[in-house]
Amino acid sequence: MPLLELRNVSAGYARENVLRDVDLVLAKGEIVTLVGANGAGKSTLVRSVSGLLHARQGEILFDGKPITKLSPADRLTLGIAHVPEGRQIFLGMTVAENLRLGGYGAANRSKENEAARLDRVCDLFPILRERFDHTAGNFSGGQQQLLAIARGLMSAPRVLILDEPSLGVAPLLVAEIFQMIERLRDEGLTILLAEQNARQALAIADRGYVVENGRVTLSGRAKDLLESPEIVEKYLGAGAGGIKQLPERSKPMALKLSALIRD
Ligand SMILES: Nc1ncnc2c1ncn2[C@@H]1O[C@H](COP(=O)(O)OP(=O)(O)OP(=O)(O)O)[C@@H](O)[C@H]1O
Repeated sequence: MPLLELRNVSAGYARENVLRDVDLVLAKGEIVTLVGANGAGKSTLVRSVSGLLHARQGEILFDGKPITKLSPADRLTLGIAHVPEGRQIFLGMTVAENLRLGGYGAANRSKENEAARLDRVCDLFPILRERFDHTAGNFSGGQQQLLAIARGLMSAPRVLILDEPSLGVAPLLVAEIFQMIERLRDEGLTILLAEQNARQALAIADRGYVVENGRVTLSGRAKDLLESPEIVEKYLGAGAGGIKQLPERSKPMALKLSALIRD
């Protein structure tokens, strides 16, 4: 049984439907990426999963149970954490305050208390420990993105939704962020990744869905999508070889995230 399933979902804003008849499955422990152009509907899709936007048609199942009508808070309590596009961290607050706010809903699922979860995310992102009491507004775009991901992890999610984590982040740090996402998956976390940077997203994903004009037009194993002539032409540009451009892992991840992430 998939951990998350969308059946024939449509959603939109005001009178207009943006997302149309979308079917999608996300199995436990995989990275599924949504690729597509600016405005294709990727954010709309992930918002309908976390409940920031309610589906107007269709059904969304989490762990086999319908969540279509649940509030975002209830979905977060079930373990669906959304790291939104643009990060949306609280710039006037400290790192510590941002992280603590991310712990909403974790008490039901995590075996760890807040202090232990804080410790764990700071092990993952050492800069957050170094700047624990600094105001988040002084961070670079990339550092803010790390904080946003860490804040998402504080809720001990079962699914982590990442919307455009590369947006506004310097290229070197983008590579690190993608490596980190891959490592989180390797530690057992299930990830739904909406990303315009199709090459890097598909390089770390297990499967992908191509979203065009609010519809899923193609889906499959990320490896196959990377080699699909249509994807190469539309999303990867010339020279689609050398797919995996991420730096090699420099060291194994010392940290076990298993306590943060419930099976
Ligand atoms: N809050 C909103 N109100 C009205 N229309 C919106 C809103 N958010 C997005 N849209 C529209 O929905 C369509 C899909 O946008 P969406 O943000 O889902 O695309 P996307 O694939 O995530 O692209 P991007 O990477 O630019 O965010 C676009 O036409 C956009 O203008």
